[in-house]
Amino acid sequence: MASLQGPRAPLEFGGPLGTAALLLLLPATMFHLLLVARSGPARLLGPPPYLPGLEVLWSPRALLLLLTWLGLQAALYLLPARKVAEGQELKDKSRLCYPINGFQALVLTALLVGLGVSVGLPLGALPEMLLPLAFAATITTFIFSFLLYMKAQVAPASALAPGGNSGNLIYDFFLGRELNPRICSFDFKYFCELRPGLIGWVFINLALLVQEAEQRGSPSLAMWLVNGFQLLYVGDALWHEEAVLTTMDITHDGFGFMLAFGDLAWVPFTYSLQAQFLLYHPQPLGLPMAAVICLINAIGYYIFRGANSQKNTFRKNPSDPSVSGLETIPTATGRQLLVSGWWGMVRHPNYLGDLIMALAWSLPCGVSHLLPYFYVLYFTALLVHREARDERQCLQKYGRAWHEYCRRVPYRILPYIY
Ligand SMILES: NC(=O)C1=CN([C@@H]2O[C@H](COP(=O)(O)OP(=O)(O)OC[C@H]3O[C@@H](n4cnc5c(N)ncnc54)[C@H](OP(=O)(O)O)[C@@H]3O)[C@@H](O)[C@H]2O)C=CC1
Ligand SMILES: CC(C)=CCC[C@@H](C)[C@H]1CC=C2C3=C(CC[C@@]21C)[C@@]1(C)CC[C@H](O)C(C)(C)[C@@H]1CC3
Repeated sequence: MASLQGPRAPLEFGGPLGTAALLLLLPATMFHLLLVARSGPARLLGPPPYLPGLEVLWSPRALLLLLTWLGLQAALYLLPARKVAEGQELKDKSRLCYPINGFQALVLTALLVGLGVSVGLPLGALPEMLLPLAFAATITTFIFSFLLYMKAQVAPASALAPGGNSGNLIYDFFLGRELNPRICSFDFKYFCELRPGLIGWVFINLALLVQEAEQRGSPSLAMWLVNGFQLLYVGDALWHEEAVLTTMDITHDGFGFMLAFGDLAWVPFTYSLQAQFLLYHPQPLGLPMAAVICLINAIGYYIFRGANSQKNTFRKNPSDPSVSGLETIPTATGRQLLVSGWWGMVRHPNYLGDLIMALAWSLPCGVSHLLPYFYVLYFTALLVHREARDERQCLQKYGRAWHEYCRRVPYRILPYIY
């Protein structure tokens, strides 16, 4: 099939071969982590304790639970929103509208789960269902991505993403062809990015905490910290939901297997790894160490939120008093680049804050195992790669002004180091 994207569009993620490998590697890694977390030695780099058969992985009950969860989140998405936000301008100069009711969905889900628990819903039984749930989520995302691929076949050219339309089936299936696949006003990518997986992650964490309390009388301090930090992260993402509309996932990437699997399977089942590890490998944690870890998380959050809010405010209204005094570089597009404040420190201060928080989420698990540090290692690789992708896109967008920005702010993520 002929290439549908420009002849100069570079292939990402190692092209068709790399994406074919990732199609297998990502689910395999997720199952490896789920199996190893509950095994005695919990060795990240060792073989899994056993290879589960279909009788362990397949459960109609798990599939039903997953579909109920997706249905519930979709229903909450469709409820009246406190605000409807406009997305970035599209190729055809139009803008899409998005409901801002993610935080409301989190609160309503908490109320519904609370109600369920009060009438006997066994939340503590969820950890035992993680393997079949992850399997159901994997199958669902393969089918979903296939449907998204088929839907793109009939989408107009203006609706296609800049990448993901190479003409190679595997590559395009992985990256995603359509930028904003929708049925009526229901936006699949926006819905998946922030709702079922992210909210599912905090409820899996909560179920692990409840199960720990059932097994040992009360949740450990380490489990409280991991739950608290990650709830703050998810609550923050939903509170600042509108900011996701300017991320590269929404503005640049198509919606295919990478994001569908990432949002619906990878996030809930691997981002809850620290809580999974703690349930099966309790770790002692004293108050002074807990206080140090809280401080690290607070510093990370301060940088992450400060940097993200500064850029979002500046992009929305450059004359807002909180950003109007900052130094900027003009670009040929009419947009400006911040060159002081957080964005004058490194070119991705928000990644730095996110990475510091990632470390704080793993530290409550002690230093006896590498496994709970998987998130820090994976996230560093993801952000370094993401930074390089963003850098390429910014160079294309801003040309000489971007070179000037790089000259004035030479470090990417970590001052004086990288
Ligand atoms: N937990 C997780 O798994 C993940 C979390 N994240 C987090 O998501 C958040 C969003 O990340 P991401 O979408 O990658 O990227 P950013 O929010 O960093 O956005 C990058 C864009 O910001 C704009 N920009 C860059 N430099 C400047 C500047 N100096 N002044 C003004 N605008 C600038 C450019 O777009 P433009 O000029 O067009 O506005 C650029 O394309 C981050 O906090 C990241 O840590 C990301 C991935 C995974
Ligand atoms: C390995 C793999 C399957 C890759 C897919 C990557 C996705 C898991 C991530 C890509 C960008 C993401 C973002 C968030 C979660 C992870 C994914 C989907 C995010 C929603 C987390 C919360 C943050 O506050 C955020 C809203 C800024 C963030 C946006 C990007």
